[in-house]
Amino acid sequence: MLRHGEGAWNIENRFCSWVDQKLSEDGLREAEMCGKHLKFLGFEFDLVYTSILSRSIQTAWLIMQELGQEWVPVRSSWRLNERHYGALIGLNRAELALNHGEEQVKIWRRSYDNAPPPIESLKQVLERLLPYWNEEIAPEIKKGKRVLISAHGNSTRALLKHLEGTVPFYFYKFS
Ligand SMILES: O=C(O)[C@@H](COP(=O)(O)O)OP(=O)(O)O
Repeated sequence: MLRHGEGAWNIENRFCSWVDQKLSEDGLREAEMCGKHLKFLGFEFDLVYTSILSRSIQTAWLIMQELGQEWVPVRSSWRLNERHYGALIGLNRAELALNHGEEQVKIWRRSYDNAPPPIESLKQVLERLLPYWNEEIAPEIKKGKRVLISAHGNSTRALLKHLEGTVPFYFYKFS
């Protein structure tokens, strides 16, 4: 499971969320480097899952190209999309912190079930992601399929919370 490479709005420190941004030059390189690294480690996949956002799909393609496994089926679902940041989409995080304080912005970005309406909380991300995990991805893993999930900071964070069974201590601390 991985997060996509850097997108254009990541460089500008703006909330990207469901806006379809392509990978930046650095993002393309990051995805290629990730593919090279996985190849070096001997990874092989049977199935690839992505969100329906370009940055996650492009990342998966570049990785599979580096691995020389372009034939592997890619399945895309909106349920793996980034958290919907609602009214915050497009805003600059540093400017938001000047108006609302660093701590408040951090709480909005990293708490599990706390988000100003109408923004999706991490808990809600997990609720809309879980049906896809339970009905589509987990059964394939149980059948022995080797699965790559190329998604987003918060959709992978939500899934990690589900797999760990609790909100890990590093959730709030790290980006
Ligand atoms: O929507 C975005 O800008 C970031 C997450 O934002 P933060 O929760 O890190 O503020 O998503 P990603 O770049 O992983 O797709």
